[in-house]
Amino acid sequence: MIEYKHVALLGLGLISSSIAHALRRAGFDGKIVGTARSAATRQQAAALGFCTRIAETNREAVTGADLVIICTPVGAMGGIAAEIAPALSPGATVTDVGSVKCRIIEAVSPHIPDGVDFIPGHPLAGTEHSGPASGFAELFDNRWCLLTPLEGTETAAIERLGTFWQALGSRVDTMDPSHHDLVLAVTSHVPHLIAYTMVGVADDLQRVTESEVVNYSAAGFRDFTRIAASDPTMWRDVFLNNKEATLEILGRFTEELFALQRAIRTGDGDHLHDYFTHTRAIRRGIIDAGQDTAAPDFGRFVAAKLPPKEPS
Ligand SMILES: NC(=O)c1ccc[n+]([C@@H]2O[C@H](COP(=O)([O-])OP(=O)(O)OC[C@H]3O[C@@H](n4cnc5c(N)ncnc54)[C@H](O)[C@@H]3O)[C@@H](O)[C@H]2O)c1
Ligand SMILES: O=C(O)C(=O)C[C@]1(C(=O)O)C=C[C@@H](O)C=C1
Repeated sequence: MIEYKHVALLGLGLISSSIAHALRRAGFDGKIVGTARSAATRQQAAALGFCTRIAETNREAVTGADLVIICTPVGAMGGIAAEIAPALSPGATVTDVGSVKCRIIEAVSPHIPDGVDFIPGHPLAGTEHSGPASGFAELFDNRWCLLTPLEGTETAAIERLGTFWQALGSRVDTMDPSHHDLVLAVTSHVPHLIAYTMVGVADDLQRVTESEVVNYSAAGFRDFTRIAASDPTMWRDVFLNNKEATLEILGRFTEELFALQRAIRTGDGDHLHDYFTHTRAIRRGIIDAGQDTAAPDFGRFVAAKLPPKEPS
């Protein structure tokens, strides 16, 4: 059962509008107060009708709220925390949905007043679309929501937030923030960077050869173009704020790529065959373990393989 009565959604886009739709679907009868920076977005959200009320400012939206969810790009979150701090109600929970965790904790937690809990969160669910019209109630169904609570946070507050995400359809787990950032670098951030790069390469090639690279693209490349259509502000902020983990995984990726490049150049078919046999076994292992093909389960697989990172 959802224990909150007044939910503030800061930033009206894909994730916040999906939260609002999923709340309605769950039968939530409390207040949902949303806000966004631009008057145009606030008007668009008001017309879509998923909020009880649209506030003019972040501070106005959090006044009286017992749950505040920061749903903006990662780079804006510290400034928003500073802005809302004086208006937060004692006993309220502040959370976020950002795709990275350590930098958000550094930026937000210094502003959170005593008597308010800050419990960082990340629903592992999304699409390449953005804005208030892109949300839908089913987005979080059967997807993981990872909470990365700070030391000393009361268990009851963490459980309350976990129950909230379960009511939206999610499976909930907790994780150390720096481990989260490393796992997500493998399962989401570097794959996005690769997709962005591959689409850029194909575009370049098409311009050079005037061939029909994009028109005749096969399914794999089409998936890359879907991912590469994701919001540029969101992804700029992800890479700037998960720099260390992204560079570490990118380094490992490059080493493997060079080894495969060398095998192709030298005609080392055994290396290629062994490598592809190994990766196929990984995929089959995930399916045999009874986990479906959704990204969050792959995330669990990667999380189990990576050593926990020391908090920085
Ligand atoms: N899109 C995904 O696939 C996905 C999945 C999981 C988590 N996330 C995370 O969720 C967050 C939101 O992503 P989204 O996809 O909903 O983005 P979105 O672009 O659809 O929505 C973000 C909204 O925040 C608003 N905004 C920006 N700065 C603001 C500010 N200072 N004050 C108030 N509003 C502001 C924007 O105008 C926009 O309306 C990001 O931190 C992202 O990392 C995204
Ligand atoms: O499905 C997609 O389009 C996504 O990119 C969603 C996705 C992901 O990489 O899985 C993207 C970023 C998030 O922080 C969580 C989920």
